Amino acid sequence: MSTDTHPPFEKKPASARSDGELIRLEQVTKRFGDHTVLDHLDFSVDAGKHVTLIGPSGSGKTTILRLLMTLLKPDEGTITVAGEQLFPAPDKQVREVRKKIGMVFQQFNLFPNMTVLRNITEAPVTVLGMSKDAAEERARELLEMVGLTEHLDKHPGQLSGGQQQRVAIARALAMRPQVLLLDEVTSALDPELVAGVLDVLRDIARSTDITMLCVTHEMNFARDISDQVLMFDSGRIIEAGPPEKIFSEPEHDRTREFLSAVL
Ligand SMILES: Nc1ncnc2c1ncn2[C@@H]1O[C@H](COP(=O)(O)OP(=O)(O)OP(=O)(O)O)[C@@H](O)[C@H]1O
Repeated sequence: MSTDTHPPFEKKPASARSDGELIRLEQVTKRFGDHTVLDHLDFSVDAGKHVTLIGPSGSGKTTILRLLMTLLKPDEGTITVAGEQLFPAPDKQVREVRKKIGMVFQQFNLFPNMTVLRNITEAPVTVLGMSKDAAEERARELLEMVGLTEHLDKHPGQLSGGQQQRVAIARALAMRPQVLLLDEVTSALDPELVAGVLDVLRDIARSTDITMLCVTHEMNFARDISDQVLMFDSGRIIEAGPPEKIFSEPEHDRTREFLSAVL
């Protein structure tokens, strides 16, 4: 699972990982009917940083990832990625900005009729116009990174859930996104398969310069990879800080209650 032999990303020393703001949400509000799920939310993420969203079920964490993925539109506010507006913006601009963002979902959503290799090469070839050879070379590097080189000719149904999720991670990275969104990526896995997926993500967090925005209930993982933890409650960030602060000395009663229930 090491990236030492064929690094698919340019590695940077940790001290050089941040070079300015990559994501900005300003006054973002999202409603479903008369339920306000996000309420005039502001936050930003610097390039190369790993930010984890924690908080009770229904507090709006997944909605933020879905807004960034353009699967949903805000009712109010602006979203900017790498200096370009994602919302509001003309469709052509949305398509371009959207290419900077990759997402891994709770359900792996692989194409069942395609091999593992083709699952990873399909979008780079059809969306980015990459040559088949270049896409396959990169897919092989990524499969090595996620520890699945020997499975490239299999179909998803022949793999365990953990292996399928590692293919989904490789597939997201194949598009060379600047931002990787991770939405409870181990929640659908059998407990014995969780560690393998989290190890791959720890490796990616440690060895690449990709920006990560992560919704997880795995608090040890959050503690390990995060530069910053955002605690959500009812569509607002009620507390934010480095993991050692949030997990060891939370200031807010709701954060303390939440952590005592999940830790
Ligand atoms: N498409 C939708 N239509 C209506 N309500 C929705 C929709 N998507 C989300 N919601 C509601 O929005 C609220 C926030 O959902 P969201 O999935 O963002 O929460 P979450 O913090 O990620 O929770 P969890 O940890 O359970 O995934 C919930 O009350 C949810 O029921």
